[in-house]
Amino acid sequence: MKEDKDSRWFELERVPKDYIFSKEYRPQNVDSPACNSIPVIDLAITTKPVNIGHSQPAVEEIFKASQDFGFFQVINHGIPEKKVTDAMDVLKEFFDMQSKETATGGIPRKRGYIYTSSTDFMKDGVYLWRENIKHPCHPLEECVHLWPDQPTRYQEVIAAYLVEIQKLSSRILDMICEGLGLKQGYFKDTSEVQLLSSNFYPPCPDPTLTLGILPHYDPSLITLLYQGGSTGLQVMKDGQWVNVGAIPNAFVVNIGNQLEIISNRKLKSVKHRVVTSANETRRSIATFVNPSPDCIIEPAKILVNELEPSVYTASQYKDYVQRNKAFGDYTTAIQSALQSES
Ligand SMILES: O=C(O)CCC(=O)C(=O)O
Ligand SMILES: [Fe+2]
Repeated sequence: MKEDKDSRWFELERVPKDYIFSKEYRPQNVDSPACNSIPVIDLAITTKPVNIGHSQPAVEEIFKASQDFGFFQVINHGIPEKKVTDAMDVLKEFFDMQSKETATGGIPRKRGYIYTSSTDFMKDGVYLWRENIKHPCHPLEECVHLWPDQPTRYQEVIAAYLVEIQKLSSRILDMICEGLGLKQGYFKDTSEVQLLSSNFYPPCPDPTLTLGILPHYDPSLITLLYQGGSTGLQVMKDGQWVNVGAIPNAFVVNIGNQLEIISNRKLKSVKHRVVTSANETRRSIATFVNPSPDCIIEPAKILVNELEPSVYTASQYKDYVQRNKAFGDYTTAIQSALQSES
């Protein structure tokens, strides 16, 4: 272990025992190759005209990927690379500025964000190998000034990134809508609120002992994730953990629990986790596209019939989040931050 008192929590030669998971949680296949079958969908082709009555090929690809995997990646998505690299840079600066002393463990009253260091997360007494920042993003103009003001470009750069994410998520949701046979705009109310969650996973001396994020399902409608060409994200497929490929400038999209409910389980919300790496730093920006807290989530009427009865009961989104402790120990803090912004 380094003696330097300024060194950060992860600058260690060995994994401290507080970060070592029991055998049942430890990842088995951290070095296995990426799974080539997680679909990569080219959104550029959707600009070509298609015959009336025929879906764009991407609509069918997205629908099938959402049924089979609950996960896919999109390329040629139209988001300018500079907006994304600026966001990644500003978040890198933000995490570089944090130190042990600034770990908060809660949302301070006057701040519209929550920063958590590795020791703020615990599962059965074990810490995760990551730092995280979360904040509400809706309505953008009302919450932007509550985000970190250091680095000074943070608010401007992240707001510009989120404007692009909102456009991309509505485009993808329009395609999912068409795939499900729902009327256009069906997801307008259920996709109103965005929650940004950015992660920093430093290199770990022994990735076979630790986890970046525990296996979980997203409580969102959909999630758009930028992973900056790094590895570490794993998805459960047919009982096995498979690695999501690192494709520079792609976005990973996954179906969240709310879309699984609305689609009456035609589309799947799939379990995923993040493993650590011995030499690579992973940084990611997840944007959860969520219903507003009062929105009622239930299977779409036209997807329910005698042969396919409703598999879920209706529930307000805020009740769902509380009941399922959707953000773990921070559920209440995040709920109240989202409530006060909406
Ligand atoms: O960092 C990642 O890639 C995973 C993030 C994630 O799964 C989440 O925030 O829900
Ligand atoms: Fe997730």
